[in-house]
Amino acid sequence: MNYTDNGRNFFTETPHIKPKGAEIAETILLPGDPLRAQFIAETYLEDVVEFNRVRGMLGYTGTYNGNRISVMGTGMGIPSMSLYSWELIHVFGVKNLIRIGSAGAIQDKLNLYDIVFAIGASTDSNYAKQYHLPGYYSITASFDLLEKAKQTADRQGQAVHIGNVLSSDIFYNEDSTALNKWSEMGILCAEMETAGLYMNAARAGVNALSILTISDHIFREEATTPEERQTSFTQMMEIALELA
Ligand SMILES: O=P(O)(O)O[C@H]1O[C@H](CO)[C@@H](O)[C@H]1O
Ligand SMILES: O=c1cc[nH]c(=O)[nH]1
Repeated sequence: MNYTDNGRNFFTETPHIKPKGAEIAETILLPGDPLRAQFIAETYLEDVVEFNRVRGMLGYTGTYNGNRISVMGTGMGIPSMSLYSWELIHVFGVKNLIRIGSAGAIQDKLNLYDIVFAIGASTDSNYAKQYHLPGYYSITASFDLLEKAKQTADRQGQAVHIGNVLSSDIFYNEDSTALNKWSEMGILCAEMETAGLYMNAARAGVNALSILTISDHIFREEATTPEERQTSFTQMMEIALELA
């Protein structure tokens, strides 16, 4: 590909991001749902510009507490997250990538709306195969972002769980025992993107963290609505916005 690495030229376009000169900040929040990105831009940011609407994957840049920050949808699953995060890092020079997602709890101690910081991401994905590593790679968050997020949550009086999550390629799994097995290994919750984001960030030497809100409890069959997932996970958003 013919991109200038980390050029921060916002007139460059990729197959999926076309900023047309609009800035993309070095810190970006990444919800799966582009309408959650729009909600954050409209609710929290000042001086907002839209930098992407290719495929409806809405992206915005604005100011929060005086700091420049962007927010953009990633779509669902590691293929979608990994192509957007790769372009943001390698083409547009983004340095801090913070996923703000929903996740299904697989531990009894978790309840709807609880917040999870993913210190690590286990996965059933083959994404790591491209690196031809002579062993197993441990997929982890950036400690700097994790520490800053924990300090922010403490300051806001917001309790959080910090632990290992599952980034799965499968939402509707034929194997009904799979999540029980991950639960027995102490995995807190299941979602579909964090492992891809963390590997892309590690390979490029930039920072990534996933902050998740429990949208449903997989074993207790409790769930929030699609509208709640779009607009009501504000505690998670308010922690993430402080990381700019
Ligand atoms: O709410 P988002 O960020 O999309 O995250 C979760 O929701 C989607 C599945 O409903 C998957 O993308 C999963 O990771
Ligand atoms: O991937 C996901 C996300 C939310 N809830 C789930 O059960 N799975």
